[in-house]
Amino acid sequence: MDTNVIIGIVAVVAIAVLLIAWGVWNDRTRKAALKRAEDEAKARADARIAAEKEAERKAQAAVAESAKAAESSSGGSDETPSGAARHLPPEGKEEAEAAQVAVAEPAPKPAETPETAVSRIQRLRAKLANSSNPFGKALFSILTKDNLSESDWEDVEDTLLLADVGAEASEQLVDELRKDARIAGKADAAEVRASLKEKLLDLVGRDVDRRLNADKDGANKPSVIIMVGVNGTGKTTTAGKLARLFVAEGKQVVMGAADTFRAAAADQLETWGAKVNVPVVRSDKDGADPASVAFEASAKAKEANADVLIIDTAGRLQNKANLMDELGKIRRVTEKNLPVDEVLLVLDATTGQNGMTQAKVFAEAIGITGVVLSKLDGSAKGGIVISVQKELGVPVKLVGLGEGPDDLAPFDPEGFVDGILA
Ligand SMILES: Nc1nc2c(ncn2[C@@H]2O[C@H](COP(=O)(O)OP(=O)(O)OP(=O)(O)O)[C@@H](O)[C@H]2O)c(=O)[nH]1
Repeated sequence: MDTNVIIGIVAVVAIAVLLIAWGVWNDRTRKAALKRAEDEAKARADARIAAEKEAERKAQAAVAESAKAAESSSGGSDETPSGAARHLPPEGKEEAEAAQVAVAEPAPKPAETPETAVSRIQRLRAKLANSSNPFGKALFSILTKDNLSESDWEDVEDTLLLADVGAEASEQLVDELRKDARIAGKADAAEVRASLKEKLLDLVGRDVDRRLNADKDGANKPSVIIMVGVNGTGKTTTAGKLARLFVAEGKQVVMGAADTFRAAAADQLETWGAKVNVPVVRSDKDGADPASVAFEASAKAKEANADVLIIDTAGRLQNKANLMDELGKIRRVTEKNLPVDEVLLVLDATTGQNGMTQAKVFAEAIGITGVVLSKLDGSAKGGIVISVQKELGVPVKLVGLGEGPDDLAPFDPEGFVDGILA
């Protein structure tokens, strides 16, 4: 074979071997690089998971610590949920608070200016007069008849009972009306009306102090109001409307969404707050401890030197013992920061006497200082104003007269009686 051919074949074989060797080396290097990248990514993921676990462990420890501290600070019966979190090392505290409670700061400028007290009262007086509270008119039409018979007097009593005036008050009113010469003597309609108005005003209570404690001279600053009541009565709505009333008076308000049972309640309160530039302290976790929110809200209101703190609570409690536990804890924990000035029971006027039994349970569970009668606009049972005061021994301080943001008014006995007799 020609030498040149042999050299050519050797050269081709050598090149082929070199190419194969380069390919193998290249492949190994690429695989090694891939493996390295994979290892690095895995190490990063492991580190992240470990960090997350550590953060979670710290948050749980902080929550557990807070519960323990609350127990011990109250001698075994009292609680300071997030208060304990305040004493933790900084990172534990932050994690516990982030997990539990947040403050929804509204936009810096109020989006709405609430209606002034004067125009609100005028408008709501007219609304009350036009509302479905026909028992005054029904009474009036019976009492202006000539020669009232026994059955007429029975109709008077039935009318009062139907309007939820309550048995005791109805009997008392009928007795007084029967003795009234202006009625018994068949005087004119104006006299009957005047007499009826007087007696109804006596029953409603004309000289009762119905001011909110936050509005009294020398009120605490911040003044704390806790809203309680059965679910659906209008607590959250009333808390929002009440915040507007205070804002309209130039007061600085903070709200606490301690209704952690219904997640939407905190959103609802935040919406009310955002409209009038009121911050809302809430929990990001469904079913979080309501007392924890109440504690943070009271701490926030104190720190901000607010005029009023309004705390909304849940009403969905299985039994009296649970109710007492939950509301009692909210109160005790709040009182670690601020005294509680007012507990307002929100009662749905449309439920009438049916709502009274539950109202009594709430009154026993936390002790109430006033009643808000909501939904009076949709109720034919205005007499509940009389029976609720008699049975619970506290005044009706506010009435809800619609779903509108400014449809809450201080209860005005004259306006109410004029409304039912109009
Ligand atoms: N007509 C009328 N409706 C009202 C009044 N007050 C509240 N409502 C309505 O009643 C419904 C229930 O009100 P909420 O404020 O959610 O009741 P709640 O007691 O907070 O309910 P829970 O959070 O479930 O305990 C809402 O549709 C309100 O708009 C009122 O004075 N008049």
